[in-house]
Amino acid sequence: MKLQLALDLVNIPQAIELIKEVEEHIDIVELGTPVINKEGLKAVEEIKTTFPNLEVLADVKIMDAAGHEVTQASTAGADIVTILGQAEDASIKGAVEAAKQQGKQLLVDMIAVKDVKTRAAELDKLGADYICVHTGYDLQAEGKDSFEDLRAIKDIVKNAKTAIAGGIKLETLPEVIQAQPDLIIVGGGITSKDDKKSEAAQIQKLIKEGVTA
Ligand SMILES: O=C(CO)[C@H](O)[C@H](O)COP(=O)(O)O
Repeated sequence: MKLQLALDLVNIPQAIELIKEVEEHIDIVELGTPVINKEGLKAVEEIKTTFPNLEVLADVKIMDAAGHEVTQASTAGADIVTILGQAEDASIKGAVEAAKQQGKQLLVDMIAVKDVKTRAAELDKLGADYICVHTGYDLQAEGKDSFEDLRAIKDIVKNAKTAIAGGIKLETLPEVIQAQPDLIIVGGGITSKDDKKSEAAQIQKLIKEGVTA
């Protein structure tokens, strides 16, 4: 089970400072959609150059021109690239093929997918590397989470790894660990804390020890 730090509300120098603080406690660093929208793929390039030993995920949330977009993000240094589960199957296929050609991985984000079970089964067959249930900020504000969706896709997905994102924090981590995703994505649960290093260390410890609810 890996830990991914999501960075959404920072610029490149702030991202570098933040990663330095928590580097030893995370496996993957995500350049979030707001960062890439603001800074472009040079954010991915600079972070990969500065932290060559960390896996870097570019949260580009692709919807179309998927092969091209995956290639662009991969060329910038991304190890994992995201596409939306709502994209056309043709786009998913194009993204899977491009990721394979580049030797990179594709994470499919299930944000806003209504029938999570059916789509997860399809995406699994289409060759996604990760299928990620995700409650975005706008639904987090309504008190929603993706814990039920994670349990649902765990029964269905046979080939892909499973991931979960959206409002996860130290207090809710045991329930997440209990469902055994391959990847846990935490943004604000670390970045909003005064002592980010200590929070990341505690989260990493619970994951390593497999502490469940
Ligand atoms: O992709 C995202 C928003 O669309 C975030 O990166 C993801 O939700 C993780 O951040 P947080 O833990 O703060 O919710």
